[in-house]
Amino acid sequence: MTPFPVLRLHSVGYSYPAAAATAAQALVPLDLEIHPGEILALTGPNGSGKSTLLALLAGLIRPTRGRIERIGRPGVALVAQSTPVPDSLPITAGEVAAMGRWKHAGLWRRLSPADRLIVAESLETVGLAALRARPVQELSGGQRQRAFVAQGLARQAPVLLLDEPMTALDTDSRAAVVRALTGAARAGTAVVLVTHDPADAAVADRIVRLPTPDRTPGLDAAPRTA
Ligand SMILES: Nc1ncnc2c1ncn2[C@@H]1O[C@H](COP(=O)(O)OP(=O)(O)OP(=O)(O)O)[C@@H](O)[C@H]1O
Repeated sequence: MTPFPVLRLHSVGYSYPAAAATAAQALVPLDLEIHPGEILALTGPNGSGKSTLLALLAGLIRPTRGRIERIGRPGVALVAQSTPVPDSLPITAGEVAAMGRWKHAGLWRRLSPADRLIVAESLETVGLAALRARPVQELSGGQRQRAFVAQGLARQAPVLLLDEPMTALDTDSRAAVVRALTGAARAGTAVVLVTHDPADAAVADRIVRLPTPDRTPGLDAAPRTA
């Protein structure tokens, strides 16, 4: 773990607008540093704010309390818990993974040979190379999940966030994803994964457990340091 974090959270808390009237906190203020090359597991009971924290780290929502310091303005890839794909969208596993390179591919999203290689490697890493031409609608839940992990890997972002990436995976698929995450961390990526499974958390270098937020109206908890 390098001494220099890529993300630093200063008393970051969040309340959803819908909960503003009750002052319920989705995420109790948290101090946290996230370092390149580490795998950090976020655990905690249902409703403790794990997905909310990932959304904050991804920049999808802004803290309602505290601030997130983005050292070097790192790119962030988010693999959500379940990514809906409309049945009307005829998209293959390979195309799902290729979306991870769109940012690099210009207006017409034409991938360079180097981008295509990265996509192929990402699919290979999660054990989906043989299914790359299969429509997503024809994939099992676990195969679909791995296609989105491949997309996240293909982004090659300095920060990779994953919401329960191993849930519903069989032993071999889980091992493939663990290898992929370990490899990404070894290459210097800061990997943050949400999990309920102690076995999945055990692959992490560090575990941060979020407590159930105190939902007492008006209560403003003191920051915790993780
Ligand atoms: N869009 C939303 N609007 C209002 N409240 C929300 C919204 N999304 C989540 N919450 C609330 O915020 C709190 C934290 O939710 P979050 O999904 O981050 O928890 P979690 O730890 O990821 O839960 P789980 O383990 O069940 O996936 C919960 O009390 C939830 O009800």
